[in-house]
Formats: sequence, C-alpha cells, structure tokens
Amino acid sequence: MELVIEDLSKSFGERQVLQNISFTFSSGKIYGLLGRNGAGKTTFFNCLNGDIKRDSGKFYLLSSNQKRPIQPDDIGYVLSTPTVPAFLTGREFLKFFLDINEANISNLKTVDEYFEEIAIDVADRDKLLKDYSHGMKNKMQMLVNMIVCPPVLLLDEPLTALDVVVAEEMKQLLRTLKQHSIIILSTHIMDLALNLCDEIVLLNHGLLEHLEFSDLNGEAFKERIISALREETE
Ligand SMILES: Nc1ncnc2c1ncn2[C@@H]1O[C@H](COP(=O)(O)OP(=O)(O)OP(=O)(O)O)[C@@H](O)[C@H]1O
Repeated sequence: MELVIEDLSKSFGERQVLQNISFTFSSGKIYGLLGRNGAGKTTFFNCLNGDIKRDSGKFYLLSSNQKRPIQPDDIGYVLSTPTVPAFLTGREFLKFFLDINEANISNLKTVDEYFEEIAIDVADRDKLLKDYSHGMKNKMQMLVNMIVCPPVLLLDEPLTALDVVVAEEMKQLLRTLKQHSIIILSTHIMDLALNLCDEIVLLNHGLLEHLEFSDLNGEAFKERIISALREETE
C-alpha cells in the first residue's frame, strides 16, 4: 500500500510552508520526518489529517493499483501534546474506545491487557485522565491509535515524553505495526530517527526530500542531515 501525495501546498498569509509537495510513502517502512523548528512538519500532518485546509494538492491510498481517497478512519494521528478526554478515567476511556471500535479491531484484548502493554500501573487505571502525567497521556494516545492499526499512522514527536523502558516497548510495537501501516514520525531526536526509521525524509524549504541511507557511518550521516538542513534558503 502507498500513500501518494501530489502537489500539496499550504501557506499562512505570506509564508508558504508547503510548496507543491509530491511524495509517495509505502507501508512496511517507518519514515523519519526531520526538519528545523517551523519547517512545517505539524502543518504537513495537519493537512494530511484534514485538520487544516490545504491550499491545493491531493492525496490518496494506492493498493494493488487501485486508488482510493483517504477517509478519516484511515489516519491515526498522535499529537506531541496529547489530547485525551480529561474527565474520563483511563479505564472508562479505553473501554469506550474499544466498544465503539470493536468491529475494526483484530485480536481484541481486555482493557487490563492493553494497560499492561503500555505499563500503566493498576493504581492509575481508575484515575481521571486529567491527573495523568504528560507521558501517561501520551501513552494512552499512542495505544488507542495502535489498537486500530490504521493504514496511515502519523506521529508528531512521539516517545520524547516516555520513560526509556516504555519508549523501547513503543518502538517495538511500531516495528510490528509497520507491516500493515505507513508510519511517518516527526522528531528532532536524530538517534531515534536513525535507530527506528527505515527512511529519512527532510522537510526543508517547503519540500520533502528523501535522503538515501548510505554506507556512511551514523555520525557522518547525521552530519549530512545537519548540513542539508543548515543550507540557507536565500
Ligand atoms: N495556524 C497558523 N497560523 C499562522 N501560521 C502558522 C499556523 N500554524 C503554523 N504556522 C506557521 O507555519 C510554520 C510551520 O509551523 P509548524 O508548526 O508546521 O512547524 P514544525 O516543523 O512542526 O515546527 P517545530 O519543529 O518547531 O514543532 C511556522 O512558521 C508557523 O509559525
């Protein structure tokens, strides 16, 4: 399966953030989206997810040579600032989510099994989500997106708020999910990108550029990324 993007553009006033982006992402791979602060990574995700209106361009899913438009359920989006319903407990939220999505979940597990997967303590499962830490909210948001295993999974700065143990478990989960999903993950953490991702894509000057992994060692490859992002626009 492929996510095909054609001529995607988005401006805010005078500032053209995305400039006629055309790119194809494939399932079976985790893409690391790197770019400087303000490069437009979140804008790119928001356009794909339909949270903001693009100025032009189209995108669709391609599977066995069949094109189909993207539906809201096709995209899972994990935001860097997690949004979860504050006045539900973790358990209520998860149960509600499982109830309404039951038909789309293969290998349905119990609420407590899911909590175990993301290492939420028994004592925290019946607490209100508003009282969860940032990392715990982040885990809940990652979990619900992973449970339904959408064709496209967008992760904006994930893992940064997670403790090292859970971050490692989430990486493992993402590696298993990539067989069925197209995973695009934005991050400023270069080591995470190099360690987890199969492909590196730079968002620079409004365009996406695929960077070939070469036989450079890790440090030399990092240098190449930094120098590509450092180039001036003018
Ligand atoms: N709603 C908005 N109105 C006006 N300008 C916006 C809006 N959203 C984003 N921008 C501008 O678009 C540009 C890209 O922002 P965006 O948040 O997409 O960058 P980013 O790559 O995610 O940055 P960071 O790595 O710092 O999170 C910035 O110049 C930002 O100020």
